[in-house]
Amino acid sequence: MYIYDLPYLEQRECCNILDENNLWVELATVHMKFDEDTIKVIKRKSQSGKSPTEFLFTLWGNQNHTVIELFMLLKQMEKYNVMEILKKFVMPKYHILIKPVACSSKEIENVNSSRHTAPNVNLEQSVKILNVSRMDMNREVEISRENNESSVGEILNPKPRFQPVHYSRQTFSDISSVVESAGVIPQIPYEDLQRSTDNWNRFAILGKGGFGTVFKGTWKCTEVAIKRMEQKEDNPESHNEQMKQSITELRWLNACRHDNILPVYGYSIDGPQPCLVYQYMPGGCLEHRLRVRDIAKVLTWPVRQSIAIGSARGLQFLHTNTDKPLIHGDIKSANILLDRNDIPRIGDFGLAREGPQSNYTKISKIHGTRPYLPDEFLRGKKFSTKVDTYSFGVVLFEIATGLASYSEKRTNKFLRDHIVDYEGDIMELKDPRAAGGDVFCFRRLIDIGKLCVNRKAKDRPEMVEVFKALEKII
Ligand SMILES: Nc1ncnc2c1ncn2[C@@H]1O[C@H](COP(=O)(O)OP(=O)(O)OP(=O)(O)O)[C@@H](O)[C@H]1O
Repeated sequence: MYIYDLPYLEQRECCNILDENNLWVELATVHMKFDEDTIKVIKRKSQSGKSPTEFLFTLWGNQNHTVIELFMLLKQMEKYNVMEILKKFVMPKYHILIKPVACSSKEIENVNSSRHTAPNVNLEQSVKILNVSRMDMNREVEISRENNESSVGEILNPKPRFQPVHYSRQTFSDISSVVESAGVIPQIPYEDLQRSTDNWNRFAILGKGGFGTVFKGTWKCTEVAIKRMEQKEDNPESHNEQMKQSITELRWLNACRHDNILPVYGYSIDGPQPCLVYQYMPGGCLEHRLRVRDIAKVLTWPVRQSIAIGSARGLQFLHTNTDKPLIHGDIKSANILLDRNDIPRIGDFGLAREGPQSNYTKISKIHGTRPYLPDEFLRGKKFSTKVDTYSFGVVLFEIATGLASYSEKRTNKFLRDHIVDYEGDIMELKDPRAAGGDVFCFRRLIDIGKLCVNRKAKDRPEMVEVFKALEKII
């Protein structure tokens, strides 16, 4: 559960405690590592009577941090009363951390000594969780040829998040392929982007992905979203992969212009970090929109339907626009962005590649996001338009139910299995918060989704058929 998903009442209670005696300052500086300038801004904001902790939570939450991470930080601060409030949002195995007084040193010893045998909580585990981002939980599968089978399990395990390190200018200046791939897309001076984001101001952060941070900026009197790539660790392989994907993204975004595809405005390679500049999407990503807390912002059924149709339109365009279909390879709700009218735009083309007209092509490396990937791709490395169809089916399930594509809390952790194997009345899974629709829309989204996630690729429809079926709902 993300920080921004915390229910209002519980968040309020935590804020009240942490506001007192400025406890939030220790949390922000020592544990969340915010700098002095940020603390000053928070203090200034709170002068108008607002809770500084609430503001801190918003900032930190925007970086996709989770409740369990906060829980661990509070443990370090020994703020057990706040942990009590958050207890119901973290897995029971972590509850033991709240009771240091009742828990004797012997008990703690026992917990730690049982780490090899019991899947219970231990402090080492807890620390690891602190370093895990949502993206690592839920994305970036990379399985090498050698360890294909065993890695399928591995990819569910979170990878640590690393501190960003700056690139050297040299690394990028000699990547002529960037310029080549960009085609007519203009190169933008890094300094312009720095200015447009008020020197990469924390408050301009829109979100974080596997490869970097996305900032909101104003460039040439136009609102833009700037993805600033941050190198993970001193890891040349990850760096190369990052560059490869950026070049791929530029190449395809340059080639594909469509109402349902995210427009790219430019790129920058003359600064310490390369950047991609996109049209700003005020509606944010579909994944977040499906989980908003503010009931006024919950997507209605007609809007959900039009998002499903628009995304299918964009995807079938990619598959049919040229002789060889362009397969996106990473379709998921996080990669569908919404404009101010909630029109969906498919983004993140870093894993896109051309595929065969029919049948499949064998690839050497698997990338993508596990809950959205079919078996023939994960195990057999078979890449085809039907991989996108499968991923899109999972997105339809998310739209219909508002549930996450992957959740530890469900018996069937993957949403695909949760829906397909559901034994009760499927209507129980209808997102109860969505208004303005009838049962028919929910059922059709589920039925079409089920066709898309068929185990056998050949039994899945092409995206153009999916689009037509969705249009018929209206
Ligand atoms: N054009 C945009 N307009 C508005 N917000 C955006 C835009 N592009 C990205 N964002 C925000 O930034 C967040 C991070 O985007 P990014 O593409 O880096 O990561 P992701 O797709 O969520 O994850 P990953 O790239 O690791 O798969 C998104 O979730 C979204 O909230």
